[in-house]
Amino acid sequence: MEHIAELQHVTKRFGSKAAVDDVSFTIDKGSIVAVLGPNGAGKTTTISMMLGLLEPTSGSVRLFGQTPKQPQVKQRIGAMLQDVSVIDGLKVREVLALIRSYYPRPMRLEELAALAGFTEEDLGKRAEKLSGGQKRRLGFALALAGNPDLLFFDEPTVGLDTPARRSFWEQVRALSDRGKTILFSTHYLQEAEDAADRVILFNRGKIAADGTPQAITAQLTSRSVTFTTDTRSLEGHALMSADTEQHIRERLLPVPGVHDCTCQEGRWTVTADNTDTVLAAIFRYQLPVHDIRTQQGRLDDAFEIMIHNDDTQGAVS
Ligand SMILES: Nc1ncnc2c1ncn2[C@@H]1O[C@H](COP(=O)(O)OP(=O)(O)OP(=O)(O)O)[C@@H](O)[C@H]1O
Repeated sequence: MEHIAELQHVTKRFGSKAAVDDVSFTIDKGSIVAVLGPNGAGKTTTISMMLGLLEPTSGSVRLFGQTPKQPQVKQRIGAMLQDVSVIDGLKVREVLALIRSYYPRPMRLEELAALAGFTEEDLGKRAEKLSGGQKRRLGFALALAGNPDLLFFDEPTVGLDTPARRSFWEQVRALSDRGKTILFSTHYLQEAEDAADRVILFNRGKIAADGTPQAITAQLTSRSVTFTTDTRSLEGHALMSADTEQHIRERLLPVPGVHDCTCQEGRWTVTADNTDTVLAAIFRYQLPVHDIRTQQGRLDDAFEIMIHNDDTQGAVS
């Protein structure tokens, strides 16, 4: 697999503070990578070093095997950063034509317009008159203007409504299918889970987790088994006696890997490392349960757990 980007032991200090602290990773061609992490985790600093806007204090950043500052590298990169600034007085078509003219092999104007969802009418509008959402689409088109191989999107869907967001991710997926590599930062964890092949979680300048959204979730969260219990007998008597509750707890809590066993509004939740062992125990002891479901934690939960663990360990060390 071809490596589009390679960071080796990259550290960036501002004064005595390491904003990025000995970070190494590679990015494969055609992948969609989400960079996640709380405020101040080091995401923007890392992306800025990859874009050649900041120099690492130590370590090396290579894009397409070269330093990001090389003109041949810059021509192969497109970026959509937070604020899309437009040149006052120019029409959308003119802004696109201008930026295309900087590149040796730009994307065709019609293709750009289609990818950004601009109609003929939109192309004739003055760029500063566009709505916030349209400006972001212009930013998207500008990032693509040079027909880049590697794209950076910094929180790309902030301020977009749900249909615009969905269509943005469809375009990103189509770009990845064409072999383009995409790196984006987001605070929407659900979005990373839905859109990315890989998630790199930053915390305190370090990579706290790296893998598919599913792998990270599985690695960091417990799974759970939930079920209800008979509350009425055939004659209509209340069945869910304190004895039954105690019986369930006594049977399930000692099962290896079980963390917790709680009941809320008639539904029990048993959290455990492995849901199969819980199911086996339910059947082995023939517990009087119904409507059994297994659930796995979401990336949001994994993220919270990771940050919490890291901070706790940081406080101890
Ligand atoms: N130019 C700078 N001078 C001094 N400190 C900086 C500078 N840029 C970033 N920092 C510090 O480096 C750390 C990492 O910041 P960075 O912007 O990379 O975080 P981030 O993960 O992008 O956060 P956010 O989600 O808020 O954008 C923070 O503590 C920040 O205050």
